[in-house]
Amino acid sequence: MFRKSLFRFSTYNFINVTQKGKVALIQFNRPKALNALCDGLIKELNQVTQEIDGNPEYGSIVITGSEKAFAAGADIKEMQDKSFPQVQNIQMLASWENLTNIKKPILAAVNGYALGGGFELAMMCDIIYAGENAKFGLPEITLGTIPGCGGTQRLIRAVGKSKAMEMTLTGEFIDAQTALSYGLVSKVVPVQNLVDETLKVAEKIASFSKPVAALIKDTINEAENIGLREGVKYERKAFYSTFATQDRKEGMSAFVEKRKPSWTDN
Ligand SMILES: CCCCCCC[C@H](O)CC(=O)SCCNC(=O)CCNC(=O)[C@H](O)C(C)(C)COP(=O)([O-])OP(=O)([O-])OC[C@H]1O[C@@H](n2cnc3c(N)ncnc32)[C@H](O)[C@@H]1OP(=O)([O-])[O-]
Repeated sequence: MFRKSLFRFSTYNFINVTQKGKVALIQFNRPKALNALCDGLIKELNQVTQEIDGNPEYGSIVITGSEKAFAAGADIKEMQDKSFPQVQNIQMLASWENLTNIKKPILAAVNGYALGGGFELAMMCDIIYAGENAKFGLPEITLGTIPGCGGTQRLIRAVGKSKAMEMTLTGEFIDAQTALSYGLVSKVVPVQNLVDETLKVAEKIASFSKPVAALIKDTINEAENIGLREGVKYERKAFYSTFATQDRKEGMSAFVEKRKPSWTDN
C-alpha cells in the first residue's frame, strides 16, 4: 500500500501512486480520456517523481496506464483553442520533459495506446516493456501539428531515419511486435502480466546500489547527446567516480569473499 506520509501529496487527481517494495508504481488515472496528458497530470507526475527521486526508500520507478491506454497523447481538448503567442508566452511543454532529470531508473509498462505525447513520455523512460495489445504512434500530423516533446528526436535515435519518417509522416501506429523488431521496446508480454513483469525487473534494479544505478542511467543517456569519443571519456570519469563509493569496495570485496554484497548506497 502507498505510504502517504512519504509524499507531500496524499491524493492525486490524475495519477495513482503505490509503493511495491523499493519500487514506486505510478499509474495514470484518466480512463475517460484514455489517459490523455493534461497539464494537471504532468504537474502531478513531475511532483511525485521528484519526491521519489529524493526518497532513499525507492530504487526505481514504474510508469503505466490502463489496459486500454498507456496515454493517448497530449490532451487535444486542452490545446484546441490555444494561439501561437499563448503557447509561446507560457512556454507550453517546457516542464513536460522534467522526467528526463530524474536520476532513478524509470521503466514504462505500455498496454494499449501510447500515442503522441504518450509515446514521447514512454521514450523518455529508460526501459519500455509492452503488452501484446500495445500500439505506438506519433499521429500529430493528422491533427495539423508535429510532435512537441522530443518525439522526432528520440524516435530517429531509436529506430533510424526511414522508420522515424514513415511513422511521423503517415501518423500510422505500429503494434507491439513491430516495436520489438524496431528495438523500441525490450520485451512483449501478455497484457495481464505486464505490470507484474515490469515490477519484477524494477525490483531487481532497485536491489543494487542506487548511486551506481544512477551513474549507469546517466552515462547511457548522455550517449544521446554527445559523440563516441566524448562519451567514452564521460564513461571513464563515471567509472573512476565509483571508486569514491563504499558500494564499489563492497561489491568487489563480496565477490572475492564469495558472499552476497550488502549495499549502503554510499
Ligand atoms: C510527456 C510529454 C508529452 C508532451 C506532448 C507534446 C505534444 C504532443 O507531441 C502532441 C500530442 O500528443 S497531440 C495528441 C496525439 N494523440 C492523438 O492524436 C490520439 C487521439 N486519440 C485517438 O485517435 C483515439 O482516441 C484512439 C485511436 C486512441 C482511440 O479511439 P477509440 O477507442 O475510438 O476511443 P475514443 O472514443 O476516440 O476516445 C475515448 C475518449 O477519450 C478522448 N481522447 C482520446 N485521446 C485524447 C486526447 N489525446 N486528448 C483528449 N481526449 C482524448 C476522446 O475524445 C473520447 O472522449 P469523449 O469525451 O468520449 O469524446
